[in-house]
Amino acid sequence: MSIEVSGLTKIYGTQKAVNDITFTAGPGVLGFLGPNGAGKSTTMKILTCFIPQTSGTAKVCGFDVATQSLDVRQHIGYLPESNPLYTDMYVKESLGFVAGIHGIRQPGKRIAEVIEQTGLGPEQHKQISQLSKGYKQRVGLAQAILHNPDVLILDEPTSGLDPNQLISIRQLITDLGKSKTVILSTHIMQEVEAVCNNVVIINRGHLAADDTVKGLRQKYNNQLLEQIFTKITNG
Ligand SMILES: Nc1ncnc2c1ncn2[C@@H]1O[C@H](COP(=O)(O)OP(=O)(O)OP(=O)(O)O)[C@@H](O)[C@H]1O
Repeated sequence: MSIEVSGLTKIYGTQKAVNDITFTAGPGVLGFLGPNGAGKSTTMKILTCFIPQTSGTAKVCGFDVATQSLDVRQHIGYLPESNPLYTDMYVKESLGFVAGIHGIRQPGKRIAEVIEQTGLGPEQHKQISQLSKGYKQRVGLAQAILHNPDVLILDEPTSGLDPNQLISIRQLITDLGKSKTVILSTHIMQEVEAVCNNVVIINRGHLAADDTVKGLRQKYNNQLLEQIFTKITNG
């Protein structure tokens, strides 16, 4: 399994934001769901070595996030919720900058590939500050996949996109999930139905469900995922 999380716990001050979570993920798209404040971003930040856990373990491609963070970073791509970008850089310049951080050989060739893959072609000569929100998301995604990681962590990558952009970014995520392990945090249940093979639901820091989309629907008499989510997280 590309991701192995066991007994993961994060305490901020007196608050248990993540409470003894255990799950695994392999190639495909895993919907990482939960109400606001459930602990999704915190878990994602631990998986990407941005913050340390309080206890428990998390491994990415067999590497421990606490003790082998350089190896983890080589195997993981992360699009944080806020998609922080250097907006005064030009698209290609920003990708060149990230390629330099990863020490990518022949960066020009790889940058051209990810520009093609993320549909940035028409906007590739613009400054990031001039891009629409959807194209900024594409730049964030392009940066996350530039070093061709096996695992991608995408924290609400489609929030605020128009319906056309939604469809194309979802298609891109689906394509990426064919060869990579993608953890996708989203509040849009239609997106989960459209894109995800498996779902993990976190509620108030606890693991509340870990199943295939199909399995979850079967368990709840084929109700809509939205209704199932409400039941699980209000129960
Ligand atoms: N740096 C921090 N210091 C203190 N508490 C924090 C910190 N970061 C997050 N929290 C708290 O931890 C809990 C989980 O937050 P987290 O951001 O992981 O939730 P989330 O599931 O990603 O929520 P959302 O869907 O709103 O993005 C929240 O109650 C939040 O206020």
